Amino acid sequence: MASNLTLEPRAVSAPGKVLVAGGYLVLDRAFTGLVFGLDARIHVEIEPIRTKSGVTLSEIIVRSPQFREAAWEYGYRLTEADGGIAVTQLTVVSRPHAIFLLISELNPSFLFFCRIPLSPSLVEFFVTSFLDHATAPPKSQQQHSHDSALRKNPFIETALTYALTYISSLQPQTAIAPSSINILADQAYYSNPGRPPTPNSHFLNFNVKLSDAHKTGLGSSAALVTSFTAALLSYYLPKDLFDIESENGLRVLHNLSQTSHCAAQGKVGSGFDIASAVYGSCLYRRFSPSLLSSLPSPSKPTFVSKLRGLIEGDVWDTEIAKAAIKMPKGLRLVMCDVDCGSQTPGMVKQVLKWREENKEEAGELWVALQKGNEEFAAELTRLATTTPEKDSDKDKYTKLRDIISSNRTLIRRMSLASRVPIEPPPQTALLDSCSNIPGVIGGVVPGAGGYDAIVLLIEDKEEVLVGLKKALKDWKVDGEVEDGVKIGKVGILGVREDMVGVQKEDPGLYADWITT
Ligand SMILES: Nc1ncnc2c1ncn2[C@@H]1O[C@H](COP(=O)(O)OP(=O)(O)O)[C@@H](O)[C@H]1O
Ligand SMILES: C[C@@](O)(CCOP(=O)(O)OP(=O)(O)O)CC(=O)O
Repeated sequence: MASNLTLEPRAVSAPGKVLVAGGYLVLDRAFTGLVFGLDARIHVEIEPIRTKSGVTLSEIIVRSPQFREAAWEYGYRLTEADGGIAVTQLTVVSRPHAIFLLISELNPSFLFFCRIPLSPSLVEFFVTSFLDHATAPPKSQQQHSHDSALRKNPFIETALTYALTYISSLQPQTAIAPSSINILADQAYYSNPGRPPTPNSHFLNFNVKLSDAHKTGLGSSAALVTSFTAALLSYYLPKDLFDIESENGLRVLHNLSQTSHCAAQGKVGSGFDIASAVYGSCLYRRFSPSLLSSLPSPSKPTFVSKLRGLIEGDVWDTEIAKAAIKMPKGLRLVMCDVDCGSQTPGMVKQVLKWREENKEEAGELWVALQKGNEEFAAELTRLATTTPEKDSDKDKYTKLRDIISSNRTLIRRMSLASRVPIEPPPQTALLDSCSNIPGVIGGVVPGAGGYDAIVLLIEDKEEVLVGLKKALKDWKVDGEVEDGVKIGKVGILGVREDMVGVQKEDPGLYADWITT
């Protein structure tokens, strides 16, 4: 079998997201969501594996060097019956364990030799116990699940399985060479304080485990799955089979990333986050969830042909309108992170249940909100594409303010009727107060809403940002208790909208972070 020995390092980045309009509605194909990509990106660099000994296994090593203990090693092999590439996590601790696990995966009789009866759960149990024993913390700290014992990263493992399967289906005669992958995320994805390892480093060392990182909700897993998948495809495939700068390349990347992201999440969301990671800011209509229902699991017979058909065929019915969304010159988005004591789980489930049980009321509300969201997108586009009348003393943003305000009224109706804190009273107070600051056009609770974030549309002027920071500095730090949730500090994230989706990067950018 040939091997692709002359592989060159590659790097790709993809943006985070904010769903400014269409939360809940976008779950239904009859409606759309207005999503802005952000200038906070997740970068993935891939290169041939560097070994001291020159001996390489069929191994892919993934590292997230900004975090502690964030390295995952995977073995891979071709399965039978059109099942694609199976990926197995090899190690969390050290090479002897990796080799143990690799041998047991490739040759199960090794475990028999160890006099352990073979069943998948026993193999799993044995490996977990083995690793637990080797890394055992004091008994008092042992409350981790199986996942944390193996330190699994389902998004990486799943994206790797789907991408390698797709790659090997395009190049069945070429063995997949081992590689080393590094992930680097922009600061705004996490609110943990970080330090640059060198004065000029763009990325920060957060010095915590990934599981202890405080996410700011910008869609890290979608940006990661997209840039990770794109990096693998660009690295292993020649340009005539995958070109990230072509329309078809983006379509394949979008469909593959949506599929593996849904599999890793274990649910089918609307996928607006993957769409914006690939295409950047857009008006998004989701794919039919039924598309994914006939896909077998990885390694199962016909997985490869069904995956290829799904990714490349014309069944995928997502609609992405990039031209329908623009940010007028002179305006920008600001994201605020709200520190809060708790989050209400199951908001989506509860809203959809209410919609199902109250078809008439919900139907009217959904239609009204869709209309409001379309007006919002149209007004942004109008402002972005028409020259304002000269000497007009009329506030050119009056219409935008009114649209945002009436859309918020509808969101509050949804919130009250479904009894889900989409725009709960503390967020109403915060949004109202911010909207009165000079230069602030208005704001909403992004995505599913809740207590933890707001997004504001403001005039892109330094003095507006200064006024906003001043007002937020003392925002009810002592908090108001609502539904058992205590609102704490409100911080401004260092991000703004960006129209650009996934893009190639220079692999040399990450030299400081790459270890052998
Ligand atoms: N920098 C990173 N390196 C490796 N994995 C990451 C990184 N950032 C996020 N992830 C993966 O994404 C998961 C977070 O995804 P999720 O809970 O869906 O949050 P989000 O809303 O940010 O997408 C993490 O548990 C981890 O598996
Ligand atoms: C309710 C939704 O329509 C929007 C949720 O948007 P968020 O931005 O709140 O999502 P997370 O990144 O998963 O926290 C669900 C969906 O579209 O999948």
